[in-house]
Amino acid sequence: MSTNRFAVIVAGGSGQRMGSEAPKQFLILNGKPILMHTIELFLSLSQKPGIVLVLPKNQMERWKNLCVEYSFTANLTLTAGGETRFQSVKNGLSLIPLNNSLVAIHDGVRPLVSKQVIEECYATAAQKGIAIPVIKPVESVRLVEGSTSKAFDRNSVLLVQTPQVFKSELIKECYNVPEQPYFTDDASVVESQGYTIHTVEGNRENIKITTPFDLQIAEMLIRSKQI
Ligand SMILES: Nc1ccn([C@@H]2O[C@H](COP(=O)(O)OP(=O)(O)OP(=O)(O)O)[C@@H](O)[C@H]2O)c(=O)n1
Ligand SMILES: C[C@](O)(CO)[C@H](O)COP(=O)(O)O
Repeated sequence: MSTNRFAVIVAGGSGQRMGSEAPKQFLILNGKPILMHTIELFLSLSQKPGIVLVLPKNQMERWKNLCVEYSFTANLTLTAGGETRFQSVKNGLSLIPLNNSLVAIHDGVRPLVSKQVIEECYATAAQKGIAIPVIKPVESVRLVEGSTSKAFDRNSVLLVQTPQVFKSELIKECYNVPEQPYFTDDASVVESQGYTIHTVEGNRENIKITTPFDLQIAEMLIRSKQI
């Protein structure tokens, strides 16, 4: 039996650090909203996943209007997010089947993940149940110690990206725990229940658009891809 593929694209945040009127996932990147780039990337995979899109409860109308404005007709299942990323993911996962499926959880504001990384995450998760993309830091790292800091071995640090891909029964079960402040991503939720996290090499362009500076970088990167 072949495994079904799904993607939960979380775009339920309000983008405080971007400081824009519209939540950052709706800002224009190279001619269309960031979120449409992200969705189109998943829909361009050879084995297209079923997509659950998580949006802020109060932004459904804005999204519908943008879809009309940009003639965006992708077939998606929409659901409302929650106060935190954890709650938004949990809402999205409630729409994913329990069995025989792989689910990629991806930040809507990471439109520059490569198709190769997405495919490697699905393939590794198919074998091992869990796969997340990571990159090595290219700068030196220091550990904060009170009011000072100390050099820290950068070879023992990895920077974590999305999509984080899991077998559906595993991730749905893991998200049944009470939310904790240290749950900064899906891997931290899964790990808290004793699972080992498997990593694949991410791509450096896969930035999480968080601030106006990130948007400028993303604009340059996406344009250079089209040359
Ligand atoms: N309640 C939330 C919070 C975040 N996210 C999503 O999780 C991803 C990563 O979150 P982040 O970059 O922190 O987005 P925001 O919460 O929107 O930004 P900020 O923290 O600056 O407010 C984003 O695609 C965001 O839309 C979500 O679905 N629901
Ligand atoms: C999930 C994530 O993008 C992995 O790097 C990151 O942890 C999200 O952090 P945020 O504070 O919710 O932006």
